[in-house]
Amino acid sequence: MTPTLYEWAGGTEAFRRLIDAFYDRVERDDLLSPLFPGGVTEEHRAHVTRWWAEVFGGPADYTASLGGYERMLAHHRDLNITPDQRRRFAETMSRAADDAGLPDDPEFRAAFVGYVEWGTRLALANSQTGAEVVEQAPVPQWGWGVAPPYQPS
Ligand code: HEM
Repeated sequence: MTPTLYEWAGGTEAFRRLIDAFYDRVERDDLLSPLFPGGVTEEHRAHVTRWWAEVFGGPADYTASLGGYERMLAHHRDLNITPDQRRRFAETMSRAADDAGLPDDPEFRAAFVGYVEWGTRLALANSQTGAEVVEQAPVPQWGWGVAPPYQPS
């Protein structure tokens, strides 16, 4: 059976390393730090870790205990994210994956940046004041897409 991206990455601990590495960079970043005045809290890091773990096939904790898609959406509304901030966010995620020692095989990283590209573009659109948004939806489930790990039959 093909493992989930969550299992391949190394489970919740690996996602926590990723999110810590990401927000450590965000706190030093000229374009992104203004979105988190006073720094990125432990609570925010813990919540976002649970979001990512769920999306990549881990426990559905963000849905079960944190308010699911609707809560995530509410946090992005009216942030008015700019295209430069979105691009920096996406680049910073890739760097954080290296910092955190996530698997760097082509299959995993293709799926990873696919989600980052998709999610950041949605976040930018949903963050614009007056945007028409999808109000309710499940937390997305991301998979390997067209390039799962090769398993000779
Ligand atoms: C793959 C893309 C993204 C994902 C998965 C994501 C995930 C999340 C989640 C789950 C939360 C809520 C945390 C909680 O429950 O407490 C959140 C909040 C937030 N996100 Fe994102 N986000 C993405 C893209 C972005 C982008 C592109 C930006 C800005 C450049 C951004 C800025 C923020 C900010 C500032 C908050 C906190 C807002 C507040 O405290 O009210 N996010 N994000």
